[in-house]
Amino acid sequence: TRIVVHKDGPRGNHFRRAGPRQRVYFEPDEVHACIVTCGGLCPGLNTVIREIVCGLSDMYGVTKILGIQGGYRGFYARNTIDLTPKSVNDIHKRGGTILGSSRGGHDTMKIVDSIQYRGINQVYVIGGDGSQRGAGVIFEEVRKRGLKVAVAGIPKTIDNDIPVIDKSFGFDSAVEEAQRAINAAHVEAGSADNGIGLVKLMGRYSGFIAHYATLASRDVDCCLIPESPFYLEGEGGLFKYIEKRLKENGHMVIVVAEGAGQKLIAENMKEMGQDASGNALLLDVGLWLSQKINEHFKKNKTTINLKYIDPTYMIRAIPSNASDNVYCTLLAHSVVHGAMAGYTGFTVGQVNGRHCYIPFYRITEKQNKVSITDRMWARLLSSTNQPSFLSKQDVDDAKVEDERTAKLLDGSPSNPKVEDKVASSNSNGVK
Ligand SMILES: Nc1ncnc2c1ncn2[C@@H]1O[C@H](COP(=O)(O)OP(=O)(O)O)[C@@H](O)[C@H]1O
Ligand SMILES: O=P(O)(O)OC[C@H]1O[C@](O)(COP(=O)(O)O)[C@@H](O)[C@@H]1O
Repeated sequence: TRIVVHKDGPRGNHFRRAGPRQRVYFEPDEVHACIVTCGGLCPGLNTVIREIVCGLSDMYGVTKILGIQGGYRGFYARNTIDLTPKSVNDIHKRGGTILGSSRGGHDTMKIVDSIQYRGINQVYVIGGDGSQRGAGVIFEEVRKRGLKVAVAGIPKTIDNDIPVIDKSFGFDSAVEEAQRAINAAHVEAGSADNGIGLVKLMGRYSGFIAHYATLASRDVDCCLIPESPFYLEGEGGLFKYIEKRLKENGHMVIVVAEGAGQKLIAENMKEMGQDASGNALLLDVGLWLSQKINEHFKKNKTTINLKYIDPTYMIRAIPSNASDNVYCTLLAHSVVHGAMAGYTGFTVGQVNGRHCYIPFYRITEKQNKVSITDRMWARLLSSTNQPSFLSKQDVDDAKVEDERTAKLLDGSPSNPKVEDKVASSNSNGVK
């Protein structure tokens, strides 16, 4: 593969096989870095900002570090702030991002104009797949203009939907915080006759948070995720399963990822459109499911007590936990070492336990999804005892998709030539 591995430290850096080939070397005193956070929030953003600033400053003596406010549009529409180890000292204890974030507003020309105008020569982008695509476009424009500017990414996704890397920072914190909502749902459901606790968790296209929060909790009777279609009526459907659990246990807990059942809901309601970045706006599966379950039991003249909990933004807004703080620190130091070693056009990430530099396009060509033919999902099914809701056709389709994904991630890159072209464009100190 074209993934590259490095050892910590500027001198110890070594790259195996073909890595990002463009080199942009800097002396520490000529570095003028900037940091931007884009897309949705995620626990750990402030820790990454803090550790990039401290890494640049403490390890390399860099003094000029700017914070770009309010996401990509901040490059051309907002003022910048100076970041120093002192000013970021305590920020990892807070959720969100001290820089602010936004969706949309990626105007490549204006952004690169601003980079040029401000004399910035290292750009650190903390963001999800959309942001990494945006960073890739900035990298291309910088290259076209022959600027001596390094562009590097740190992948952020609470949904854990970025492929190639082992997991994203903030994911563990989100799963941990989700336990509080699940516990509350369990207590409420257990204290009522025919109590049903329904918890909605984040996960637009990938249900990892719901999956791992369910496995961790053991109080969940049913977990619904976008990757596994489900149905309500008839044998093997959700209603029959709820009836069975209430009969056996008197109460139950359901966890639903926000992207689950979207096709099913869309059959009943009109679609919602897109956000400023072009991401599909979702129909609220939690409210819809609550209504459907209530209607079903009313029709059957059975009294139930359904409590719906939506902790999604509360989870996303927490600071990262201890293990995510360590992970954020490693990622931040890794990206700083990469840029200071002269690399550009890459994202950092842990792959099979090793810290790697990954070309932008490698992590944006596919989304990481829960594999419903994998052992982890089987473990969940056996821990909840829920029906799989899957037909043989669904399983076959999922297997084909898994194979396609494996081939895509292990095979040759679909955009292999960008860096080869880059490698031969030596101008303005770009080697
Ligand atoms: N294909 C793209 N090209 C350039 N910029 C993009 C692209 N996709 C998204 N972006 C920009 O990246 C930023 C974050 O994207 P978004 O999808 O909202 O969040 P995330 O990075 O978390 O996936 C936005 O400012 C958006 O305009
Ligand atoms: O309401 P917002 O800010 O648009 O964010 C909602 C979305 O953000 C997420 O938390 C993460 O999405 P991104 O990776 O695109 O930032 C999704 O789970 C969720 O659907």
